[in-house]
Amino acid sequence: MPQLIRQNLLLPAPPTVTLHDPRTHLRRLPPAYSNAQTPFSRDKDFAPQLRYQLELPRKPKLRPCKVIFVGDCAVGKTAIVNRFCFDKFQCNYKATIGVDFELENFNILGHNFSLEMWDTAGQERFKCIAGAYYRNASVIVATYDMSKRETLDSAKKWLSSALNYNTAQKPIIFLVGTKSDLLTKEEFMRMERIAGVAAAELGAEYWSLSARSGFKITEFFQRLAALAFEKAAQQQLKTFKSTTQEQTKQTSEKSQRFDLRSYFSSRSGKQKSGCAC
Ligand SMILES: Nc1nc2c(ncn2[C@@H]2O[C@H](COP(=O)(O)OP(=O)(O)OP(=O)(O)O)[C@@H](O)[C@H]2O)c(=O)[nH]1
Repeated sequence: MPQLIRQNLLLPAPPTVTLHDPRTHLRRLPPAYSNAQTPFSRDKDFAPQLRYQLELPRKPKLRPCKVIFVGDCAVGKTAIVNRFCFDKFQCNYKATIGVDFELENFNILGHNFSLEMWDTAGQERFKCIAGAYYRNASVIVATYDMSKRETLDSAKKWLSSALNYNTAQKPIIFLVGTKSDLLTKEEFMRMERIAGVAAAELGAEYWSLSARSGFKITEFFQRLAALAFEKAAQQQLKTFKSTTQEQTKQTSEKSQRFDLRSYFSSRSGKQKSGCAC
């Protein structure tokens, strides 16, 4: 009996199983809402070259990516962020004061990547405060309410104002229609057509969502995170490449300088030895 127990103790420990959250663990590039309504990648996956470079030992360390949500008041900006981050939906409207902030961590192709989500207030009186949070945005989500046509025109204005604070780098732009659950099928299709044209003019990728029903919420945030990750990783790898090229250039210059010095010193040595003769 004691031997049996000892034998049992010698059994190897069962393998530990780590459960990944499928919402935030991405191994492939998620598709666009519609291939006809995106200026970004229509591929079914990340570029093979990017995948290969991300496997190399020198891993890029990616900074959190800033995402800003802009649009009229009560269009549903807070609702889409809350649906994704906490899987909750509130029917009663509570206006955002200034700006709200959420951090969501992803793991994409085995790399940790965070989205800083800045949910700005749509009320006019907070516009001056929210503007201060627009700077250095990598992604801008211009939001409109699909049941209120006029909010689409406002979304274009909000986007243009946000872009004025981000002239140095070109952010990834999304045009997002919310509250799709409030429309009939015909209204929904009509609104999508109108908004699709607007998105093409703005250079934005288009999405229709519903925070109430959860329609396309996860797919949208996964696509957003993946495109932001792809852009950030490509930029980092480009910086690596130019740093490596610069280092190689410096090393070869140094070795050239060294060669010249050794050449002259060997010559002067010869001369000296010549004098001695
Ligand atoms: N039916 C429906 N109602 C929604 C949806 N999303 C948001 N709402 C409602 O719309 C109202 C406004 O939503 P918010 O998310 O607070 O709007 P917001 O754009 O953040 O508003 P501000 O903070 O003022 O900028 C709330 O009463 C929500 O319950 C949706 O998908 N469907």
